[in-house]
Formats: sequence, structure tokens, C-alpha cells
Amino acid sequence: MADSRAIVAIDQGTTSSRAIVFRADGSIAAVAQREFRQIYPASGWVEHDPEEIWSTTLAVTREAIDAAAAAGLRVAALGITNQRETTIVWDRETGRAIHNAIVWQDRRTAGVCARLREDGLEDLVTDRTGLLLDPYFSATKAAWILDHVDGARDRAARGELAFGTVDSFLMWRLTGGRVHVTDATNAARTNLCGLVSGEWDDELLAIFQVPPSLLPEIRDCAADFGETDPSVLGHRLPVLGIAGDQQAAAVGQACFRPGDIKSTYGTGCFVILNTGDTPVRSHNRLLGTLCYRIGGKSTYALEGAIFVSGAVVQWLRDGLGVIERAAETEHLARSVEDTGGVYLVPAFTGLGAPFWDAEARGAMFGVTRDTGRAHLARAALEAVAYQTRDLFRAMAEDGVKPGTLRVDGGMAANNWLMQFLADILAIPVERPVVTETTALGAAALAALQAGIYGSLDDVASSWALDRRFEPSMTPATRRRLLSGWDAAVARTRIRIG
Ligand SMILES: Nc1ncnc2c1ncn2[C@@H]1O[C@H](COP(=O)(O)OP(=O)(O)O)[C@@H](O)[C@H]1O
Ligand SMILES: O=P(O)(O)OC[C@H](O)CO
Repeated sequence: MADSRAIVAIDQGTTSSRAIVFRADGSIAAVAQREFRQIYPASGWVEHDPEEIWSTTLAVTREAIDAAAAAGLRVAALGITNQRETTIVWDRETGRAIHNAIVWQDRRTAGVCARLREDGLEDLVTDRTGLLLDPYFSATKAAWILDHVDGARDRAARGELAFGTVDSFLMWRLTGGRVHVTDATNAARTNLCGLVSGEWDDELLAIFQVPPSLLPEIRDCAADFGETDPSVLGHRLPVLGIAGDQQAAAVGQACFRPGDIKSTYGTGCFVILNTGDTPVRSHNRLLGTLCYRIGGKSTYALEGAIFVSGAVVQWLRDGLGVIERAAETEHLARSVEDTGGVYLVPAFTGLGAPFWDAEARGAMFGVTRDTGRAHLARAALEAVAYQTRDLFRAMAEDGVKPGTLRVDGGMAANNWLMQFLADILAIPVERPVVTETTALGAAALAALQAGIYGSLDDVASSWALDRRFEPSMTPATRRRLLSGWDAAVARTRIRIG
């Protein structure tokens, strides 16, 4: 008889909240999705309304649970995966946030990071966390909220406030304010947690001025996180898996052996390389981080984070209005032979790895009277591949040369881009049948804890290839395109004004 157990994975992403029902065999039974507002209060600032994060998450989770029931499935557990680093501080009494969520892309704390760097603290932070001193991570965002909301520091001192990344906030709401937890992968993105210790670090808390009273408890990625309150979803459901979305995607892509690598193309682009049971210190400004922690055992990763990939396509759609749907970019890119010499460097909120230039802003080069929207669309897609190559170059300088790359995320559907990516990286690019790998990873962690999966090998054996893109560009063309890109990035980093 078919197994009727299902896992609902909540995927709370940067632009939308999704809930996906997975059958016990890893196949998808239903998907629910709601977009929510992006708030840009100033240049380089990005916020979300925590109530919108919650209301969209609640709506899609209820929809998914109903869809599971309609399909004759019994939801055995929930898994949660989320946009990482995004920071929320809320009132423990009311559960209401005291400020909008400060999103991972937000650069408002660049000045604080620069001062800490001048104080010579970067090495300590990197040694302890594997990360860099950059506004990307949660610590300076949390301190900013405490310093800019009236009375927040006093309330924090009285133990009235809680801090969390989005997983933690959702757990608080799902459990009716009973449970304040996070998982090891989300904690590893705060700049407050020791990468090897897996615990909040007193010295880092003092450096970033984040009071310990604010912090959630850290658990493994597959663990008993707590049960949902019946008033929230109508059922008591155990949450058995949590991981940050890029780490969950690495699990969903079955990157379980050292050297396995995936790249996820959503709003940003994140490359994660499994480095096994030892953390690797990058000499090229990549991040040392967790891949996952299961049964108390940490598996580490090297990560490259690019802030803008799908967001450049959103900008073409919503900012410039030159396309109506993201998928149009594929046809547009194919409709021209090349970009006509146009390079678009989408440093909308600075540049992430390997440059970590918080002050850089986007630029376009080589525009002529003949430049049309097809050239623009193609240049936008090309930029995504070039930025991935910048990460691969940094990895190569760290002594890592991957043989193939597994891809996923919304943009992985773009066949033209995936072929160009293979051409620019000069390695094959593999796209799996299930590109909802982020949700799949969260579901797999929950299934492991629920005993539905015996081990992560069950994920590896159900990973199936949809399409493999083989590199076919001549080395001379690749070199020419890349030297144009390198020049464009260098010019983007020159300050104007
Ligand atoms: N066919 C496509 N071609 C290019 N970009 C696409 C395509 N489909 C989706 N996108 C882009 O991918 C992003 C959505 O991916 P998704 O993985 O859902 O992102 P997130 O989890 O960050 O919200 C959007 O920025 C969208 O513009
Ligand atoms: O929401 P995504 O998929 O763009 O992922 C966001 C990342 O977790 C930020 O570090």
C-alpha cells in the first residue's frame, strides 16, 4: 500500500512565502505561494513587514495542509527553511516585531562594520565565525534595531525582547509564543555564533553589543523543534527540520560528499561547496559556514554569496518595465547574437563575494544608440553567470576546482542562462527534476527526524537529473567576454561623487 505520510515544507524566501507538500518518496503533491512587499526606505536599505512574512506564511501553510488532506495524505511533520540573516526583534509578550525585518541585502550598517574593521576586529570575527565583517550578517542589524527603536535597549535589558532570524520568528508564531529556537545553520549566519563551537559566543555578543537575553536556543537541523499551537493551524504538528534556505538546498541537491557543489539562483545566488568535517578558511573572501548539523555532527561548507541574480530580472520587469514576465528574458537573450558590447553590473546593494564592497552601486557599460531591450535582458542574464565565475575563480584560488555544478532556484528554469553558465564556467551544469530543492531539503531533514527517511542517502538516491548543459564556448570567446566583465566590475568600484 502507498505510504500516505507527507511532510509540509515551509520555504520563507526573500520575495515570496511558499509551502510545499512532499510525499514520502520525495515527490511534490501540492505547492502554495504568496508574494509580499519589498520595502526600500533608502539607498541600500531593504526591509520586510514581519506581519506580511507571517500572514503569507500562514496562508500558504494552511493551503498546503488542506491540499494534502484533499490528496488523501496525512501531514506527519513540518520542515522550515528561510531567507537567512534577515533580522527580526520582537516583543516576547505580544509577539509583535518592534521594527520591520532588516533584510539580508540591507547595507545600512556598512559604517558600523567599517569602524569595527578599523578597530582591528575582522580577524577575530572571521576566525570565530568563518564569516566576514559585513552588513550582510544579522549581528549589526540586530544592534541597529536596538539603537534606533525608542527604549529598545532598556527593554532588552529587562528581558522583554527576542531576536531571531526568520525561522525563529516563524517558530515563535507557530507555537503561540512558547518556543524560541533556531537551527545551527541559521545561527551560523549571525556573526554571533562560533562556527566550530555551534554556540553563541560571549566575546562576539560583546563586540556587536547584542545582549544574550535576546537569543534563541540553537538545535541541530533535524530535531524536535516544537509543536504548532492548535489555534494556529488547527492541528498540533511537530516541526522536525529547520535549515537556512541555501543549506537546505545543498541537502535537497544531495551535496553530502566533500567536493559536492550547488548553486541556487533565486533573488540572489548562493554557491555552497561541501567541505566535509573540517571548516575551510578561505583566503579569497569566501565564507566558511555550516552545510548542516545532524546528530550533533557538523558538516562544513565554503560559500559564495552574490546579492543580485533573479533580482536583476525583477528590476527589468518592475523597475524598467522592459519585460512583463521573468521567463521572457530567455527568448530575448536568444533573439540577439550578443549584448552588442553591453555589460550590466547589478551591484544594486553593493557587491557580495568575493569583493564585499558595500558601497558599490550598479552600472551599465558599452550602451549605444543600437542597444535595445534584448541586449539589456541578455546582459542581465550574462551578469549572473559572470558573477558565478567570480566565485569559482575565488574557489580555484583557494585550491578547489569543482567538476560539475548542480543548479536550482527560480532562474535555473532559464535554459539559455544555464547553457551560458556552463560555457562561462567551462564545466557541465546539472539541473535536477525537482528544482524546489530548498523545500525538499527542509522536508528531508524533517523526514529524517520523523523516521520516514533512514538516512540522508534516501535523498541522494531520489535525486534525478532533468538536463545537463555541456560547455561548448571556445576558450578565446570566453576569455574575451570575461575580460570585458572584469573591466566593467573594476569601473563599478570607482567611487563617483
Ligand atoms: N525563466 C526565468 N528566467 C530568468 N529569471 C527567472 C525566471 N524565472 C524566475 N526568475 C527569477 O527568479 C527569481 C525567483 O526565484 P525564487 O527561487 O523563487 O527566489 P526567492 O526564493 O529568492 O524568492 C525571481 O527574481 C525571478 O525574477
Ligand atoms: O530568499 P533567497 O532564496 O534569495 O535566499 C536568501 C539567502 O538565504 C540570503 O542569504
